[in-house]
Amino acid sequence: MSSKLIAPSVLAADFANLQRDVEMINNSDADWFHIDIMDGVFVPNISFGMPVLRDIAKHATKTIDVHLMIVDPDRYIKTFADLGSNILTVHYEACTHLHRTLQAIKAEGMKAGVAINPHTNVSLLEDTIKDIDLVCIMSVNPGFGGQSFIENTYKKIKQLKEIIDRNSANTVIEIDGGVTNKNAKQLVEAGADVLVAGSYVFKSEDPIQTIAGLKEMIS
Ligand SMILES: O=C(CO)[C@@H](O)[C@H](O)COP(=O)(O)O
Ligand SMILES: [Co+2]
Repeated sequence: MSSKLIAPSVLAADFANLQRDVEMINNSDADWFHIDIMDGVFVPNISFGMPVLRDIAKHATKTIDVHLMIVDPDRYIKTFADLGSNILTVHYEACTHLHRTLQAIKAEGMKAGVAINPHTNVSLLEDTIKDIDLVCIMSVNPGFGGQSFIENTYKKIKQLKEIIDRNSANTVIEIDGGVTNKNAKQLVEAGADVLVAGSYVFKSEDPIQTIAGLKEMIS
């Protein structure tokens, strides 16, 4: 992927002004909407579910990148396709039959992503990498926005890049958690293609400008 992408995480939006924040992303230099779905079981937090995603999708004019932090995600693949997801990312740690899950996601017309927790070694993706459209390397422990970036992520990006190149795969590398202007450039230099940013965007004074700044930094 030549141009690098920014995906604001809607988890950090103001849910009482959700349409305003969705329109902000539509009107910004952001490339994707990143949507965090948490079930309170796979991660110790519950975010939001189908009705909220349905309403976001009604207004969003950009790619919808759904990050499922739920157990047994196979149960909801069709539902998320019907709700308007373009990319559906499941957690490696939540899938017993990852290969089957990836095929099921693609059969519903979506791109298939796999997220890995900070403790999960990227080498575990070697045998499925050609079937994976996107790997989301978690640079925080999933479950909450606003956490500090884990520095070991740079090493994981480089290792994953080697696996992708060795297998001639077309997999995109996404980094999720603690992304700011302090690490964005270095992440892209290490091999990242998509940066998810939640708090850094939404807690800033001017989110449109913050997104533009991030985008410029990585172009
Ligand atoms: O999936 C997650 C957290 O589990 C992320 O997408 C966060 O929502 C990113 O938020 P910040 O770390 O950028 O605040
Ligand atoms: Co996420």
